[in-house]
Amino acid sequence: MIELINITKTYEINKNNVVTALKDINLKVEEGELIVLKGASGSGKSSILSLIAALSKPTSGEVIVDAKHISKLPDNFASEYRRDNIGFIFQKYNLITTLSVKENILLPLVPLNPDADEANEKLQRVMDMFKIEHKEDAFIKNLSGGEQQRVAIARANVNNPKIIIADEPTANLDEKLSLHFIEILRELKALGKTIVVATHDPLFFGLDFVDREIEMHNGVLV
Ligand SMILES: Nc1ncnc2c1ncn2[C@@H]1O[C@H](COP(=O)(O)OP(=O)(O)OP(=O)(O)O)[C@@H](O)[C@H]1O
Repeated sequence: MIELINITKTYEINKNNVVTALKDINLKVEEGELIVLKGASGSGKSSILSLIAALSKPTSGEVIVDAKHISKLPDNFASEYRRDNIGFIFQKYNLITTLSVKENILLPLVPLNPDADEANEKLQRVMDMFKIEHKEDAFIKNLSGGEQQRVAIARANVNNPKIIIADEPTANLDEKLSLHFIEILRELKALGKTIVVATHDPLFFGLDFVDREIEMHNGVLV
């Protein structure tokens, strides 16, 4: 379902300084597969996630998702593709602390302009799934770390995306919350989501429900 073919990604800082973040990467992720991308800081993990999410384009090579050439999409189609297909989980959750739980979860739906009943149905589904409905009107700043985590995961799933992308999801979490996140990941996998996690957290290594661990080093898969 996700295919990266001969991907090279360079960042030109200036004419004399070009960073090669990814070198001739080939990677196939099947539908329903859970992949852990591991490797030191700067090895290229986030660059791969950005390409899958159509947040950036490769310098050369192809990104194909469900037979669509993502790397060739014009920007407006790229954001549509993201909205319809991708759920993001970020390391600091990126929740808006002055909004309520409900408002944060609904944010990805705003550009779709759904009718109120449809939005409410989607909201209830994920609040129930990730057990946060008892806090729907609470402000983020008044939630515990675990509750904030559940809001972030509910928000990533409100569009019912097929693909979940998580970039260092446990980087700021204590061990208890990290283990809780891993249990949620197990649930998402059981729901049939295709999941790519970039992490250097050893808690993710050797998990029975992870299909593949792929190591990156200096922009190549090793
Ligand atoms: N926008 C950018 N401009 C210039 N260089 C960049 C940019 N984004 C990434 N890089 C460089 O590309 C390389 C790969 O970075 P990337 O963020 O993909 O690595 P990473 O493995 O995700 O690192 P981390 O674990 O620290 O997030 C690094 O050398 C980084 O400095």
